Amino acid sequence: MVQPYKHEPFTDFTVETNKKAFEEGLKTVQAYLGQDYPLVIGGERIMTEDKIVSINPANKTEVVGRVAKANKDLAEKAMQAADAAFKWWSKTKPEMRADILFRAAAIVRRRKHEFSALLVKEAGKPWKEADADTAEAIDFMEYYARQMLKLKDGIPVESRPGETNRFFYIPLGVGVVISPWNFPFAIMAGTTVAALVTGNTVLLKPASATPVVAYKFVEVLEEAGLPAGVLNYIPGSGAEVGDYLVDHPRTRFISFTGSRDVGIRIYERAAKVHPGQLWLKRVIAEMGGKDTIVVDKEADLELAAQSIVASAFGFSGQKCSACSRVVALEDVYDQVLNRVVELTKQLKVGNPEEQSTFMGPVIDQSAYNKIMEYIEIGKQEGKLMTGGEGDDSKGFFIQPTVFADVDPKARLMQEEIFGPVVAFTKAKDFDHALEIANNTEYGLTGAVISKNRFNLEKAREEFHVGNLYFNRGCTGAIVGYHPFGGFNMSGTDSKAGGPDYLLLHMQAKTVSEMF
Ligand SMILES: NC(=O)c1ccc[n+]([C@@H]2O[C@H](COP(=O)([O-])OP(=O)(O)OC[C@H]3O[C@@H](n4cnc5c(N)ncnc54)[C@H](O)[C@@H]3O)[C@@H](O)[C@H]2O)c1
Ligand SMILES: N[C@@H](CCC=O)C(=O)O
Repeated sequence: MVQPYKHEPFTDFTVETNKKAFEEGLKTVQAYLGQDYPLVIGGERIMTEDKIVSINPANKTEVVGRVAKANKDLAEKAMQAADAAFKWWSKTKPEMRADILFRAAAIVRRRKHEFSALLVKEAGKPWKEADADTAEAIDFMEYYARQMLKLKDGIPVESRPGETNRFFYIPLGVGVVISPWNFPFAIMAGTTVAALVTGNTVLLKPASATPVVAYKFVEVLEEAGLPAGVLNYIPGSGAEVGDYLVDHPRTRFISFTGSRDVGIRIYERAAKVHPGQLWLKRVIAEMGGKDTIVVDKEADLELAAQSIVASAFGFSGQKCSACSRVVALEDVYDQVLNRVVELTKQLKVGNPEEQSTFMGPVIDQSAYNKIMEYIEIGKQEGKLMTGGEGDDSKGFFIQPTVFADVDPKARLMQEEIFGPVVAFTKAKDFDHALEIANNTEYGLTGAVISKNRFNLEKAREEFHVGNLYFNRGCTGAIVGYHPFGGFNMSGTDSKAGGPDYLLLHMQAKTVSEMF
């Protein structure tokens, strides 16, 4: 009997043994930095001349790993392997597939701090953020395995006398999983195992900034018993390998997490039917956000300020859920703003390998340049209250930055920056605050800090986001507790870590028999 699902607890680093264990994890990872990693196609390890070089964003000279790079020919080889494997993998018992996920979760749990330490090195995550990423990866495996056990026999439907009707789910086919660098373990693993446990085979194209953690996860799944060909690891250029596989007539579905622009491109391309294609491709797209915290006039203002700072600057604001806009009622605006500035000035920015660091670097030079450009725009559009400075001499460090008095229609208030920048605007009343909160093209997360029950209920109805939080920040959804995904240009309205997520990877079949 499987134990009921519970989310993986976060590590308490004030406990000395936990701190030591994490430091050991960092040593383990340090010892394997700079290695070469192959593609994995049909179980075969393939090394290519051309490599993706994964570097530590906190220390540009440190190479985390050199990873083989797939091209169109290798993507085709991987497609053929996945297509062949689908014929028998799709017929395997759901219980067996679930057991592989349970086993993989146990392996990762045993190597938890090593995986988190790898996230520190490869993504620049501070300890706490890395620990949460690894915990979420474990959660996805534990949760989706259980969900599959619930769905494996389908759902009862009515039958009439002399007739038996059955309704059950079958897999789709070959899925292309395209993952982002910002949750390089959790989202990469979650989207991969959701596709696998439902009986599909997978071509995994991880983000080019974080391919090593994905390779390590492929090894875990192999150790857990996943047979060759079921999961194929093919890092490569989004434009080359991504487009080729999105267009491929044997691709049955695409599970994409990333930016709005790439998501739209994939959605459009996937809609075109190519010669030999037997189906309309399904696209699961989790895209960007421009997320708002609304502060009511009747509110715990200290809670508001703490929630804003944690949601805006956790992992340097590089979360689709990050708070990048604050809409405060004019009665409390100055008080909240001043407290946020005060708290922001206390944050420690620096090397994420040090436990005391709150905020590490941003992911790479192009992210650094883009965020610094937005900071310049912010200086035109609002009043710089704190931060605004960057230093890319050793790694890609940007100070947490707060702008005040920004117009709700300004670029800073409308465009996803994906960095440690938050902008404040003033609302005259709660209705006005909700109107501003809803005025972007996204609809991912949002939060309301209020003690007014009527206003909370109004927000429940009218604040149009996929994940709405009351009296807390707008980041940190937990698998199985806060199913995650947004509306409008934030994606295809799917909910990762939710009870209906696996259904997106299957098709329902009805069989009716007369006696
Ligand atoms: N909604 C969510 O759940 C969620 C979660 C995490 C990140 N995100 C979003 O992801 C973005 C940050 O991640 P990113 O910078 O890795 O995004 P990105 O769109 O640049 O890249 C995501 C993935 O798409 C690949 N890709 C690029 N071009 C492609 C193409 N033409 N065809 C196929 N694949 C292609 C990339 O190589 C990468 O693996 C932000 O916008 C963030 O909001 C959303
Ligand atoms: N699920 C994460 C965000 C994922 C996107 O970056 C959160 O809830 O903060």
